[in-house]
Formats: sequence, structure tokens, C-alpha cells
Amino acid sequence: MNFQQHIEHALAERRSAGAYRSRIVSETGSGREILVNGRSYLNFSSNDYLGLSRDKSVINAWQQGAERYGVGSAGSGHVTGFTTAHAELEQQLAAWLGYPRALLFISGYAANQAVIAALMQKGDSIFADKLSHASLMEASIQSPATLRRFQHNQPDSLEKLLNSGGEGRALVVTEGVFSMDGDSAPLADLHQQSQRAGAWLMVDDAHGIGVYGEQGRGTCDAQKVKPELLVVTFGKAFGLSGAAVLCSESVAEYFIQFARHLIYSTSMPPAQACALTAALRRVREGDELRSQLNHNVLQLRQGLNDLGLTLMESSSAIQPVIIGENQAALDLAQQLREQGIWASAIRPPTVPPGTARLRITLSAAHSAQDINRLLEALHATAHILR
Ligand SMILES: Cc1ncc(COP(=O)(O)O)c(C=O)c1O
Repeated sequence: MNFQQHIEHALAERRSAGAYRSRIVSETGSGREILVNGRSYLNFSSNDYLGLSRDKSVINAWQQGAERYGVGSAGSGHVTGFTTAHAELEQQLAAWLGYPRALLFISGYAANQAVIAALMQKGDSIFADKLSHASLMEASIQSPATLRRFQHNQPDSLEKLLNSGGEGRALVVTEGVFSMDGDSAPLADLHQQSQRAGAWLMVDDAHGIGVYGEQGRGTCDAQKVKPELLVVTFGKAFGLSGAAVLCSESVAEYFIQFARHLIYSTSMPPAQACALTAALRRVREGDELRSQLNHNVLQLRQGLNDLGLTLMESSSAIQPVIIGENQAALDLAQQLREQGIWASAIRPPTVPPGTARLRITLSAAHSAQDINRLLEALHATAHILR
């Protein structure tokens, strides 16, 4: 098959499996409401868990940052792209999360790739939860280290693998809150197993940071665990984008020498770092937002339960409704749209085959009436749900 034949074949396969992906064009941002083709929908597909993407203080900080620094960083942080705005944010993140150092990355995807690529060598082993995010899995597959996957959230399964592990260094990889199921990892047990085997633990807390723990410090804080490597991302509760890796002094210096995503890539705009510093303040002082989010989660779960739907074990902002077949999940999302509700159908390969789902995400920006509207719309689609 030449390139063109390969491409046509791959597209046809995706279409026939009901797994073809296309993008929608949002005419506003992706906050509580979304405007598509001139129609407004209540948005239950955004990761803006605290509603900070539209926070005035964050927007002002970005604007003032742009006035001071310009709109781009104009280079890698290793050349002239690392400013006082970046340095201040790194210091504040490290102090907030209780680590000696924080290093900024342009995205969570880049941070995960960089950490695994820089640390893991031939002869080493990566032990990853089976449901780890694509960015972690892809980095692990591409790594010269051996990848072994343990059963989702099962420390016993990890222990068995660790006991039969190889000679080299070992890295255990998991998430604070899993992006498609919304459940949390048993971090204390996983850390204990890792320490026993002399392995390091890397936790990607993309969906837990800002939501769980004291002052929103995330899943690790909530579970009183301090992994050797903590990745936090800013595209969810922080309402922006970007990421940081929290680590020791020497590990940070090592990444500055060897993490190619830092060295050979333009750093985030300084104005974004200013906005992130403002968002960090809002997250730290965001108990009211967290309590509103929690209230919304409880209301939705109660309502889903009343509708007779099976709930996932999730207290997070991610509340999936498992449908099964791809087409049924797509039909459900379409029917909700007809009632002014936007909730995305997530299909394999993002989730395991046969578990296509409606991935409902909640935000502190949603009101009780918003949740009721979603529940009424779901009630009206009951024939698909059962
Ligand atoms: C668990 C997890 N890690 C990492 C990422 C990637 O982060 P980013 O969007 O900042 O690239 C995502 C999704 O966006 C995620 O869900």
C-alpha cells in the first residue's frame, strides 16, 4: 500500500467502526455554555472544573502580562525565553506543592513525554497503570525501557510485576484522577510498593490538581502521598494550558540538561505565566468553587442514580455514563444536543472496546438548574440508555 492507499484505508476503517473523529468549531470559548453554528448549548464537556477560564483576575493578568512582556516568549527557555514571570510561577508552584523545584512545560503531553524520555534508558522498566493517559503510554512505548502494565488501580498487580522486574531502574506511572473514568488511584499503596522495590513513583494529576486536597493541592495532598515526580497540568482546573513537573533540586537540574521538550521548544508566553500565577491564587483561595463543584457532582450522581443508571466510582468532576456500543453513544450525544446539551461521546481507542460512553464533566460554573436540565434531557433519552 502506498501512502494514499494507507490513508484511505485507515479513514474507511474508522468510519465503518463508528469511530471517526471530527472537530466542532466553537464560536465562544468552552465554558459553561458553548455556541456552535449559532446555537447555544449547556456545556458538559469542558475541563474548566472551577470556571477559571473566564475569571476576570486571570484575564487581567494575561492582558497586563502581554503589555509588559509582549505576546510570545520568542525562544526556548534555554535561550532568552525564560522570564521573571516564568521564574515567579515556578517558585510559587514549588512552594505551594511542597517540592524544592517546579519546571514549566508547554503542555501536559510534553511534560509526560519529556520526563519519561529523559529518565528512562535501555535496561530500565516502566510499570504503568493499564488506563494511563495516551501521553504516558506513548512515551513509555517509545522509550528504550521495557513497558509493563499493571491492572487498573491494583497495587497487588503492581507488586507482582515489580517482583518479577529486571535489573535496571524502575518507574511506576499512574494518574491522580483517571481522565476517562474519573476514579482515583490508591496512591499510598502504590507508593509503598514502589518504595519497597526501590522504584520511583510518577503521578500525573492533570484532573486532580485544583479540585482535591487542601487549597486544591490535588490528589497526592488529599491522600498524603509525595511521589518523587508529580506532573500537574493547567488545562483543567486552572482554566488555561501548560504543565509543571514537581521534583527535587537535582532532578530539576537533570531535566534542564536532558529534557529535549524544554531545550528545543519555545517556552510558554510570559503573559500566560502571569495568568497562571493569577489562576494559582484563585485555586488556592478557591474553597467555595471546590464546594460548589462538589455539590454539583453530588446532585448529578443522585439524579443519575434516580434514573436507574450505573454510576462509576468517581467523586471527581468526571462522571461517565457507560453506553457500550459506539453508535449508541453517538446517538445519545446527538439527542442531547437536540435538547441544547453538549456532552461528548468518547469511543475506542480512547477507551476500551465496548465501553463507549458519555463523558460528562462538571464545573463550579454550573448551577443546580443546569444539572437539572441535563438530567431532564437524559430522562428523555432513556430508550438509548437502557
Ligand atoms: C491525565 C492527562 N494527562 C495529560 C494530559 C495532557 O495534558 P495537556 O492537555 O496539557 O497536553 C491530559 C489531557 O489533556 C490528561 O487527561
